[in-house]
Amino acid sequence: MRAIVVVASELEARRLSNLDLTLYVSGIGSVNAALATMRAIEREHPDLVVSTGIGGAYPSSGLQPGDVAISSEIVYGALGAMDGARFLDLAELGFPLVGEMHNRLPVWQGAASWASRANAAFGPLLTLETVTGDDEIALVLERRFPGALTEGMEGAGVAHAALLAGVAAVEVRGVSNMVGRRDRSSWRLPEALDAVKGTLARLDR
Ligand SMILES: O=C(O)c1cccc(C(=O)CC[C@H]2O[C@@H](n3cnc4c(=O)[nH]cnc43)[C@H](O)[C@@H]2O)c1
Repeated sequence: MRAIVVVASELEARRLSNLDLTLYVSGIGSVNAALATMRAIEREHPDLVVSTGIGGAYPSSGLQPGDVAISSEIVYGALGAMDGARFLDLAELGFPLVGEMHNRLPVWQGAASWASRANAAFGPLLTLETVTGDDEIALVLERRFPGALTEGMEGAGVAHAALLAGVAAVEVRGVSNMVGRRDRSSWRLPEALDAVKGTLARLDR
C-alpha cells in the first residue's frame, strides 16, 4: 500500500522527517489541505492519504497533551447554519456534500486496527476554521458531536479531496493542547509531534 502524509506546516514536517513516507505541506485550514491533497494525489497516485499534525483535545475525550487520536470519521464541525443557538448540519439543511454524505466523512478501513496497534484513541475528529479559545464553546462543540476526541483545521479538507478522487483517507492528531480557554504557554508541540511520529511508524504498509 502506498501512503502519503499531509501536514499543515513546515514545523510539523521537519519534526516528522526520516519516516520513509512522502510528506506534503498544505498550509493552514481545510481549503489549503484539500487543494494540496488534490495535487498530491495527482502526482503520487497513493492508496491512502494520512492527514496529520497537532490538535486540541476536548476535555471529555480523556486525552492529554502527548496522546494521539486516530479518526473513526472526519467531521466538518462548523459547516451548516445556526438557528438561534441550535446548529443545523448539512443533513438538516438538505445539502449533501459529496454523494449522499453530509458533515461526516468516512475513513480508511484499516484505521481501527492501526489505532489499537499504536495505542491511540479512536473516534470522531472534528475540523474547524478557528481554534476554539473558550471553555463554553468547547462544551457546545462536545454536545454538538458527542464522542468527538479532537479538533484541527485540515482533516476534513484532506478527506474531502481524497473522497472525490476515490482514495482512502485517515486523520491522526497528536494532542498539543486542550480545547478551551486560550493558554498558548501550555501547548506541547514537540511531545505531540513525537507521539504522531511513533504512530506513523506503526502504519502497516
Ligand atoms: O495562538 C497562537 O499563538 C498560535 C501559535 C501557533 C500556532 C497556532 C495555531 O493556531 C495552530 C493551528 C494549527 O494547529 C492545529 N491545531 C492545534 N491545536 C488546535 C486546536 O485546539 N484547534 C484547532 N486546530 C488546532 C490546526 O490543525 C492548525 O494546523 C496558534
